[in-house]
Amino acid sequence: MTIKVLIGDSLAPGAIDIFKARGIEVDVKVGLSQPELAEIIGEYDGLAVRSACKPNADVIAAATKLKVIGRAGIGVDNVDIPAATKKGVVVMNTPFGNAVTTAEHAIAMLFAAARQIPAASARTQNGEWPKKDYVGTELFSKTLGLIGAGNIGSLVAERARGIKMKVIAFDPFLTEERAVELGIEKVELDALLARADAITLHTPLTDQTRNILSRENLEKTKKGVIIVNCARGGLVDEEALKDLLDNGHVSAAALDVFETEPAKEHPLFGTPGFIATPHLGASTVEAQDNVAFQVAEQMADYLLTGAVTNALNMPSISAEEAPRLKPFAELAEKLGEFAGQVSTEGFDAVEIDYEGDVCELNRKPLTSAALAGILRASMKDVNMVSAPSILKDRGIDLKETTVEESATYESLIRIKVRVDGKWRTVSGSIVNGQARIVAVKEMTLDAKFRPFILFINNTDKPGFIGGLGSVLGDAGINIATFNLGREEEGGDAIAMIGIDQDIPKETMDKINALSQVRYAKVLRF
Ligand SMILES: NC(=O)c1ccc[n+]([C@@H]2O[C@H](COP(=O)([O-])OP(=O)(O)OC[C@H]3O[C@@H](n4cnc5c(N)ncnc54)[C@H](O)[C@@H]3O)[C@@H](O)[C@H]2O)c1
Ligand SMILES: O=C(O)CC[C@@H](O)C(=O)O
Repeated sequence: MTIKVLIGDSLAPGAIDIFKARGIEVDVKVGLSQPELAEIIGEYDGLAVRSACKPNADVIAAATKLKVIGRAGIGVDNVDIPAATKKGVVVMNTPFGNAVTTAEHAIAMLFAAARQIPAASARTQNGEWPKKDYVGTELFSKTLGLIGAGNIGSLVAERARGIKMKVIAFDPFLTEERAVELGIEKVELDALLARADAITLHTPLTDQTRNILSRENLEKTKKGVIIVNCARGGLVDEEALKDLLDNGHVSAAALDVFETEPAKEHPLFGTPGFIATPHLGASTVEAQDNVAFQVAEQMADYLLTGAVTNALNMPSISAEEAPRLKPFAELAEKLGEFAGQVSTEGFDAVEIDYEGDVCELNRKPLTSAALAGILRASMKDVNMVSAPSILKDRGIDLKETTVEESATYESLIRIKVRVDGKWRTVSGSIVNGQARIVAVKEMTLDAKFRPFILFINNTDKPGFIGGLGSVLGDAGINIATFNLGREEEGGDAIAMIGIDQDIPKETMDKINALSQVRYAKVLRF
């Protein structure tokens, strides 16, 4: 049977050779609109993209044969992953192939901004020789503030230290040990805003990072600050940036990414001190070769052998291990997502306990799945392959234990995450073929995973269920499942309420105001 792949963006040509060498037919169609893509996607088993081709829910719904979408790059904002997951389509990325190139672009933008190279070049070539207009800023001994010190942020830190800048970083998931290893100082966001002479951004776009450089935060920066964003549009308030460039508070800004792309017109264009590139962060020959070759190999492996590498929506499991491992990998990942969502302040240690029959299985993919789940709350694009090395790079301790017998369940997985010296613990099992949460802290219960779970830690006092029911009822939120656990009468207690929709902020405020509630959060699975 013929296997066919569509390359929907400009990928390095070597990718075509890799597919063909492995007996896979390839079509290249760049620049298709979503309806055009939806019309032809039914012919293909695989779709390779960069960032311009956007397989949305309509495209994926029309993709009757599609088994894999491969992203030659890091960010997968252009792919509707929930729709792909629902349809059983694996989404893969190449987490490291363009990191060096993007870090180099950020450094280039920093120099370009500090010395206004693009404007000086344009005017010089215009015959003006405007020597007096371009007195720049030396970067030597200045303070660079990184927002996000993961893969690319760390590479920028190394390079900035090479030019003798002092580097400080705000990243809730950066450990002190990793900061020492990188020779940088971990700080809170307000301290970074107050101290940095230049700020570069290196986070994904998530609910926590959207508008992280808001007007209010930009106004807290040092006068004369330089802002560089080569990560994602939406991290910086572009209108506020324009105002602060106009009034001279921000001396220069360089954006590679924009809230709306392609950005063909923009209020910032033409503003003195402003530099723009058209999402060029990953655009070098080396990076494009790396990501194109890697994505082609990964997609071909999956289509021909079923091996899964760098998947964002599926555990990496070999074809032979799949049937037994898969339900436990899914359980571990979901428990990790639970633990990650209740630990978004940052953590410095993870412990995973395996009890019972699960001990006999290959636990590596299970641990990787759990770590991907834990990290996903703060790193949208983490997957089973990158999660363990990310954890290691950050110096977060990982411990696994096994106990051959489980007291109550055939198999049990317990995940513990240490936040500020205290452990947050969740345990799960497979009951009647289904992943279940069976304990939180030491309190037992039996709750299914659902797309939305309202998780509450409360004191076991009368009136809680009535009060909560009224708040949810008044807000028209339907309760699908209700599970309770407690330490002892009148003591620490938990409630897991499966709900049919997300809860708006005003309703969450009312829930948090109930006298018995200590902590309440909607968890998404
Ligand atoms: N311009 C380009 O062409 C280009 C190329 C490659 C990557 N990127 C983008 O660069 C970004 C960084 O990529 P990466 O590979 O370094 O990702 P990464 O996942 O390795 O690092 C992201 C870092 O952000 C941190 N973070 C998460 N939430 C945070 C928060 N609220 N505040 C501060 N830090 C937070 C994480 O802990 C992590 O350390 C991504 O958005 C990626 O899509 C852009
Ligand atoms: O493909 C590109 O050019 C951009 C890639 C970049 O945004 C990424 O997230 O990897």
